[in-house]
Amino acid sequence: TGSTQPQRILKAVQNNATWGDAESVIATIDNYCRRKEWAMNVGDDKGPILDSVVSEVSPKVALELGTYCGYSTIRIARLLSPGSCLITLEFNPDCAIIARQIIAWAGLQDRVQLLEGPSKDLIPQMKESFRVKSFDFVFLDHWKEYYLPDTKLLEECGLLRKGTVLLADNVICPGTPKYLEYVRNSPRYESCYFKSHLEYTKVEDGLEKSVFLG
Ligand SMILES: CCCNc1ncnc2c1ncn2[C@@H]1O[C@H](/C=C/CNC(=O)c2cc(-c3ccc(F)cc3)cc(O)c2O)[C@H](C)[C@H]1O
Ligand SMILES: [Mg+2]
Repeated sequence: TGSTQPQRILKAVQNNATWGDAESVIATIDNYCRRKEWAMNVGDDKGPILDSVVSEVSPKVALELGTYCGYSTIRIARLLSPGSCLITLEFNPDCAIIARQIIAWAGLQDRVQLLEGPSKDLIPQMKESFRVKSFDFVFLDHWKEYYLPDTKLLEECGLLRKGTVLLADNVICPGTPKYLEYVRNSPRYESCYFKSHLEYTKVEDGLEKSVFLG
């Protein structure tokens, strides 16, 4: 039986990136996915936009929905100040096991808590089990039809505060029309679109930044 894409990405990292060097892990994954096989990482075109929003927010407590191989997990975690943490949710155990190793290779395991399970089960546990008061930043990059229900769940669980920044990947391609309609028309959000390209391609895609107004 052959290998999986996450396994091949991990191997590329182990063969080419420097242990403990997050930048080299990011560069290795981008080179591999641009030259060898496309993968659904936020990538090196949208990545700098993610970086700039994270740096601007400098979150103490951040959430990522959909870890996959941990590429965006590393992009976010490498920018966090000591004492801050990123909680990332992944329900596929095969992805989780690979992502943990890639996050460790980047030397960022101390700032990242990868929780295995579906967002709809884990989000309601955030306050009691994971002692989260509210999130300063949320990166949405999981199955696209779950962006809206999970955003509403975060609201209902009181996990968003005045000023919480939501950043959503793929709002054009594959597209998240219901989520976009909600954050762009709801009086509780101030939204703006950052035009870019689908990772490793010339196809249009972009990130939607939405500030929760409380
Ligand atoms: C209970 C479910 C919800 N709760 C969940 N709770 C926890 N973890 C969850 C949940 N839902 C999903 N996950 C995990 O997140 C990951 C899934 C990520 C999904 N990402 C895409 O589908 C995409 C597609 C394209 C694309 C563009 C153009 C193309 F032609 C092809 C593909 C580009 C992109 O940048 C993309 O991010 C991971 C595989 C999956 O196990
Ligand atoms: Mg994506």
